[in-house]
Amino acid sequence: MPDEASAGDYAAMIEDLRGFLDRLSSARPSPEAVRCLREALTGWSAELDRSQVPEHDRVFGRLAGLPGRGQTMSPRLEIVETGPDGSRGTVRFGRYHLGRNGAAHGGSIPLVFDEILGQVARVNGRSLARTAYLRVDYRSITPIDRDLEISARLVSVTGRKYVVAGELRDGPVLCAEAEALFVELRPGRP
Ligand SMILES: CCCCCCCC/C=C\CCCCCCCC(=O)SCCNC(=O)CCNC(=O)[C@H](O)C(C)(C)COP(=O)(O)OP(=O)(O)OC[C@H]1O[C@@H](n2cnc3c(N)ncnc32)[C@H](O)[C@@H]1OP(=O)(O)O
Repeated sequence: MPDEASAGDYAAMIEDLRGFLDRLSSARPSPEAVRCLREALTGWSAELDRSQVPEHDRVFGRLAGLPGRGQTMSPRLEIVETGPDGSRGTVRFGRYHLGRNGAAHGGSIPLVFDEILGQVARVNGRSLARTAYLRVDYRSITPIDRDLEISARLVSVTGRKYVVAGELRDGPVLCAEAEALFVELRPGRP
């Protein structure tokens, strides 16, 4: 893990990256801008090739406590309250997550549910649990570019099985709800 100071820089860089992806996805850059961007990306890929590490040493997605735990794969999730019975927070789908006609892409919604429901299983579990199933019901379109409320609650624990349910709301509007089963890994299982 990086030290505190560089973790702050890393977190800010991840926020910049989110902003960049939002701008990129809603831009029509000029051919010249595309060429320049490509050149910059190629340069940075070569630089990053020099600091590749094994999974265990990665920073991306491992900064617990940061919004989205320092990754850009799923929409930005900020947990406000967490406990053994559940958790709640806010999530913001950016322009990068646009599906069509102002609605978030249907695949980006399970990503964020897996995150928040998985954290509830993790808080309750004795060891790592994996998602066995994740069911999402889309009740209403999920708007991008504003903070939405998201919550998760522990439904049941049966042996190694944790059932967790969740809701995504835009004020009074229920956008989507989910149910997932997380199964604690047997000892020695990767
Ligand atoms: C240093 C790090 C710091 C990090 C800091 C950051 C903080 C991080 C915090 C938070 C992270 C966010 C959280 C994210 C979470 C994401 C998690 C994922 O997305 S995991 C990837 C996707 N999932 C897979 O790849 C699983 C693939 N499947 C499997 O591996 C197995 O199938 C597994 C483990 C799910 C079950 O396998 P078995 O062999 O252990 O168990 P069996 O015997 O098959 O099942 C156990 C029971 O579960 C039921 N079961 C299993 N699968 C089921 C299903 N699909 N539907 C219904 N029941 C099922 C079975 O019927 C059985 O039930 P009966 O005990 O008989 O009552």
